[in-house]
Amino acid sequence: MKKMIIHGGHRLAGEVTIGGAKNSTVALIPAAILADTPVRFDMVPDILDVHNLMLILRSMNVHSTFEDGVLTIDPTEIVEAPLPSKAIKSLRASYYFMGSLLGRFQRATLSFPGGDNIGPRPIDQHIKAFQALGASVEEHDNTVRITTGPDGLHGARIFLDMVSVGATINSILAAVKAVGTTVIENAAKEPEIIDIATFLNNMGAHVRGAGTDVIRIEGVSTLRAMNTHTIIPDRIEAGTYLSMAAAVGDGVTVKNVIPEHLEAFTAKMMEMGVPLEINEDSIYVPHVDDLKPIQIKAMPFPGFATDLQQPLTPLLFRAAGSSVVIDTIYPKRIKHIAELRKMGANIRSEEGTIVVDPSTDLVGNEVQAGEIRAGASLVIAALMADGTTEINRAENIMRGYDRIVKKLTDLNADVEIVEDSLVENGQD
Ligand SMILES: CC(=O)N[C@H]1[C@@H](OP(=O)(O)OP(=O)(O)OC[C@H]2O[C@@H](n3ccc(=O)[nH]c3=O)[C@H](O)[C@@H]2O)O[C@H](CO)[C@@H](O)[C@@H]1O
Ligand SMILES: C=C(OP(=O)(O)O)C(=O)O
Repeated sequence: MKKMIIHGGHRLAGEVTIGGAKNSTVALIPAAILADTPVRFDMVPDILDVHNLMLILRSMNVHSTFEDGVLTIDPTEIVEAPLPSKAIKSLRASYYFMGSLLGRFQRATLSFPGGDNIGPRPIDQHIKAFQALGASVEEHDNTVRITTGPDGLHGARIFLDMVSVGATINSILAAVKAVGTTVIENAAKEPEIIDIATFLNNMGAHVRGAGTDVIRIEGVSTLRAMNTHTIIPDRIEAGTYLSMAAAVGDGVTVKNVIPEHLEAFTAKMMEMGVPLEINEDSIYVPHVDDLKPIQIKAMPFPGFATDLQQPLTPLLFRAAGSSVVIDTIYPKRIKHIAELRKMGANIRSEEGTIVVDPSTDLVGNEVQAGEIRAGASLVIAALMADGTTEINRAENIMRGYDRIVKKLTDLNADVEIVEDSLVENGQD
């Protein structure tokens, strides 16, 4: 267990460079086992999810190396093997091995994925897609076993009942080598889906329409990587630093961003009165004083991202009035509320609506990161607060924030990570 210790009250300034997108990376790594050649990714974030995915790869005799943001994966000697259930449960995206193993071996057996505790997260649409492609699915003792007949998978029409990032990507992974044409309707449109399609297409796949709500896939028999795939910047990490910079900064430049991926978010910041300077691939956040309250409704892309509602919350504390947050994707994504209240924040949840009132006198306390983005909101609140905040279960934050201690320290924050056991032994 890790603990993040933040001494608040230091103003942030300078530059921060955003890493590759977690939600692309965690799909690209499972996608790599579809290749008939070694694969190379650049701009890979140094996050716990990547290290856990590398463990899963190793269990299948897939060798990988990760250095200076470059991840190489060699799936050419892959074997079918039981996957390590602890690593599978450490992250949500391990479910992508269902689609990629199906594509590679025409069958897959793995335990249910873990990931953030943000309310119910069923995978019925993933299963429905695999079945449409001709697979049989059995669930026993928390394990999913997916098999196909002698003819393997075939193209099909898949209509998703709800817009799901995971089900869209898993359908692509399973269909990319299936015989015939697959059409995914009501597909999710997140930028990470385009990134996965670009990676697969550069290896010879035929995935068309990624980024729209209808995706057409013509199955191919082989995929060969010819070049390095550079992962798109993480729009959620970028939004987190933008919020932090406005909340507690005196001029911060957030570099390596694709501003078009953040439009719903930056529009809301500007509505609050933050005069963002948006450039081609960077955004400058000046010192800001007067902020207005806003209303946010988290929705599928291109709407306001659910993963950014908690990171924006500490900035709402500085607004002159009540703000309202409604998360239509994960209405139970409220793990930050009780913890922020321990720091003196005026925030409450009322029947699916989060009400955030002005809270300018935050004080440090011992709190818990119940999940990644709840943790991100605690980090920002801790930077704003008087005194010291200890964030327990910081490994949830490190699941998805690339080299966060270094990035915060470079911005002038006073932050460290310690192993909880050292704290218990009084050695910190
Ligand atoms: C690894 C990854 O990319 N994680 C992201 C992904 O999660 P994930 O892919 O798990 O989220 P989905 O887009 O699938 O979920 C959207 C909604 O559909 C529901 N649903 C989904 C699938 C299904 O089979 N049945 C079902 O009911 C979910 O409970 C949720 O209410 O998209 C979420 C929504 O943008 C983000 O918060 C996560 O950061
Ligand atoms: C919910 C998230 O991640 P995951 O789907 O990987 O649990 C997130 O990144 O905010």
